[in-house]
Amino acid sequence: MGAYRAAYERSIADPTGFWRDAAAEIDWHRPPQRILDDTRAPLYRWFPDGELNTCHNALDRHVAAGRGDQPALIHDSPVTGVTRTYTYAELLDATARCAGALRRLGVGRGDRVLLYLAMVPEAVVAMLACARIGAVHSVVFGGFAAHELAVRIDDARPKVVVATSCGIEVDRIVPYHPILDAALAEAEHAPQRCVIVQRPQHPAPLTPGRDVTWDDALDGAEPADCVPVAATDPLYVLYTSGTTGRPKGVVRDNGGHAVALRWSMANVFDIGPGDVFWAASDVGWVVGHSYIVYGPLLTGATTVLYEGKPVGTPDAGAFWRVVSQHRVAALFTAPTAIRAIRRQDPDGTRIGRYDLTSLRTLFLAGERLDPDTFAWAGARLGVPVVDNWWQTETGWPVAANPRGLEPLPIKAGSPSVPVPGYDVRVVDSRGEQVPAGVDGSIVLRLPLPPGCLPTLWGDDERYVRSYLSTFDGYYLTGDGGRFDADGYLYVMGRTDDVINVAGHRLSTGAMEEVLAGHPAVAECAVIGVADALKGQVPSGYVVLKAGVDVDPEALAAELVALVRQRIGPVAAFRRVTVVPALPKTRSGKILRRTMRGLVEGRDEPVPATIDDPATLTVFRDLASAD
Ligand SMILES: CCC(=O)SCCNC(=O)CCNC(=O)[C@H](O)C(C)(C)COP(=O)(O)OP(=O)(O)OC[C@H]1O[C@@H](n2cnc3c(N)ncnc32)[C@H](O)[C@@H]1OP(=O)(O)O
Repeated sequence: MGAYRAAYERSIADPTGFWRDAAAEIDWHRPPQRILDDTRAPLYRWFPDGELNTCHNALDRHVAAGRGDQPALIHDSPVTGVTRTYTYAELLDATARCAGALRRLGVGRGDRVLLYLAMVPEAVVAMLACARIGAVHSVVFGGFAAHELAVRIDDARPKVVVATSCGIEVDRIVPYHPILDAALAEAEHAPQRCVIVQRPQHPAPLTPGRDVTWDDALDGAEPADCVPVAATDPLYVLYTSGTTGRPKGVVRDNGGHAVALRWSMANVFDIGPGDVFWAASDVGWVVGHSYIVYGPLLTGATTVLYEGKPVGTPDAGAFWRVVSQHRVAALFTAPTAIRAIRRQDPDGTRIGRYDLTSLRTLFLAGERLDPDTFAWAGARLGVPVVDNWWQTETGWPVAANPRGLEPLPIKAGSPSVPVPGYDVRVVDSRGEQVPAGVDGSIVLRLPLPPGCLPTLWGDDERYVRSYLSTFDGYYLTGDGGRFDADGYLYVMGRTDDVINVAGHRLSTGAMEEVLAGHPAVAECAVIGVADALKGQVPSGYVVLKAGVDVDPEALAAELVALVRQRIGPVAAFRRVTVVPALPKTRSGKILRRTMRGLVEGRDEPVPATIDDPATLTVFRDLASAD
């Protein structure tokens, strides 16, 4: 039996033994005696009596082991022209001072700290500082607008907010401070203080009594030591889009998270101490949490924090320049990034300009990896291209090619096999497992392995309702797909109203809420349609209220601007069409899948339950007009 098969089978047959062994890689203040608490099933908790500190495992233990002079964090920022390396000792020093500063501002164990930051070292420092004192961080992606920030502030109820004065996009500065002001004006909850990282490109005017600069907050702060916390205590809350406009606060605990990420770095990503790992994502996404910050640092590796884009900073060779300059062993990014590079450099000529001999593997995730992009990257880079599939909720790969454990044959279109710990099944609508080759819902048998969400922030009931109630004993991923005869998983996309735009998970429901709020709109639907660059883009369809006389183009422009203002540029919402009616079933359900098929040019069958087949005509016409 191969190493993968042996590990996988053990992880399913003897999960407590498997994860007890994995937990030995982590420093515990109090080693767990119990491995799994199933007394409140379906709410499970890993390592219930263990105590540890995640920041200790990410920093202090490596310094104590003699790695203090090794680079821990490389901030590479082509948008500012700055590259700076922090050793483990330097990152520890900065983090301990930040932790002391937060404590001086009144932050203690269990308090939330909301982080609204660009890709700057202070983001990593603030996350680790929260972990150090047992506070719970909640990072909000900078591409979200004030309303989305306000919703998260009201749910997380942070004691302190840490924000950068601005973000820097390719062609513009995005002032974050006014977005924070607007969010706090909208939110019901008021944090006690806001710590502002002033960037020279656009310093913010501070609000007296509320704001303090990062430098002033840290000035003279007593460095704080690590506080032991329960393994089950929350490390962070990260909001992700659901099917409604209200985001879900995914909770990550300390113990299971540290154990799972450390295991995944070695066994999935084949990364060990001293290796350079680069996840070209954003700290606002789960990839950033797991594989910019925690995974590499828990491993004693060097992580790259890149403040730039795949193209435009300055060109389509940017990724290869970073790999070459920092001797990156593994690059993790989203297929969209590779498509963007390929569009500008179809022959990959810029790849040849750099020494990429350090690069062992390209990992891709965040959206479906189309076989074309897979083939292009593999041929141009000459390294294995490893798709992996997971979610904000799981925190680490559910299906992957376990490069560290045993590299398996790679099949285009598949993220390979279930990762040890995950009992992945494909079921039909009654919850019956379907044979290989048949599509169904992808579900995970409970308990989920360590590192996955134990619940939603402050809402066990919503956690159970959203994920655990469709099929008894299983977690519903919301993705559909199938296994092949070799046990390789093929993930075909969401089965609900969540869409994936350039690797960003977005709720069509949230966009519909914005459109429906316009006085001219009677009803609306937003669907995700295929896009050659971003994978999917949202497309809105609105029906006007009776008697409303507006120019459809002017209305469309207004609605596009509204979504950008309310949700943010990340929504990439650019298309709205006024239609006479939406196709619906007789019971009033909007036929989104049929709409999507028609708009994408497929010859969709007319659903038997449709109320008025004539409503489909306009969608067929839209496809032929494209
Ligand atoms: C496996 C588990 C997971 O799925 S975790 C999620 C994994 N997903 C990812 O890591 C995301 C991957 N995608 C990306 O990194 C980006 O889309 C890449 C490929 C780099 C392209 O970036 P970009 O050219 O900015 O396009 P985009 O579609 O992301 O952006 C749309 C608009 O939003 C803006 N934006 C983006 N980031 C910010 C930010 N931090 N602050 C402010 N604005 C931001 C962009 O400028 C863009 O604006 P505009 O519409 O062009 O004016």
